[in-house]
Amino acid sequence: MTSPVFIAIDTPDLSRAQRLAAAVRPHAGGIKLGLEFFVANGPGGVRGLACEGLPIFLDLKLHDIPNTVGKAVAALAPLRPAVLTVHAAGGEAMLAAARAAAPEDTKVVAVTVLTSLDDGDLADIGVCDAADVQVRRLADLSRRAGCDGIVCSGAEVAGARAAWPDGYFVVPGVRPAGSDTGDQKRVMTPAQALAAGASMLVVGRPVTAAESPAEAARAIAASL
Ligand SMILES: O=C(O)c1cc(=O)[nH]c(=O)n1[C@@H]1O[C@H](COP(=O)(O)O)[C@@H](O)[C@H]1O
Repeated sequence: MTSPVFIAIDTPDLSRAQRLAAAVRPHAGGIKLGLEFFVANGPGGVRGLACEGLPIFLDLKLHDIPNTVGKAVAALAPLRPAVLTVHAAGGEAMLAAARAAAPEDTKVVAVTVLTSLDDGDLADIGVCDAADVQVRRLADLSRRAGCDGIVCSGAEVAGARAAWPDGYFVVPGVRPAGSDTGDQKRVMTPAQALAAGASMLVVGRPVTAAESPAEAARAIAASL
């Protein structure tokens, strides 16, 4: 079975990214490249990692007016990422524009409530519902817009999947028991998140900051 674990290769350094990808390759289903990597290395950097042979999740969390997001997705299409992120808060028309511009075999998934936010942080930005209610609201919106799935924490995935059984659920904020949570506030262990219904687990620092990233990735795969 293909591993559901994607390793977030969050570094601006292309050589380090290539070394990390090669180290985790036997134990991962794919790699995730996000803003830190993309701002430093651009599409050429993504192509440089594609040669590792792992599926690529391009996590750029696009969030702008529909025309701009649609054109940005069209510009990214030649990279043919397996998965691409947009922000659900951009609204239904923006989400639909992203889906329409993406290659058919690229999953477009919408970030609902960042795993670094708790209910107090949501209140600060004017969202007075709890995270699970907001995730459900944005999951419904993303589904209506034609997205393939959402990004949410492990705490919301069971509820979201119950309402969207064939959705694709990406779960970051994943921490092996006892590891440092850092800036993540809604966390679960890999096994818990998978049991709750995640399609993909995203793990970054617990692997990339480990003394042996290969061993850390192997241990996570073995825990599932
Ligand atoms: O879209 C994401 O991947 C994402 C959404 C979210 O709500 N929370 C979140 O942490 N992420 C990403 O998942 C990765 C988590 O990294 P670690 O906290 O180091 O495991 C980072 O690359 C984040 O950008």
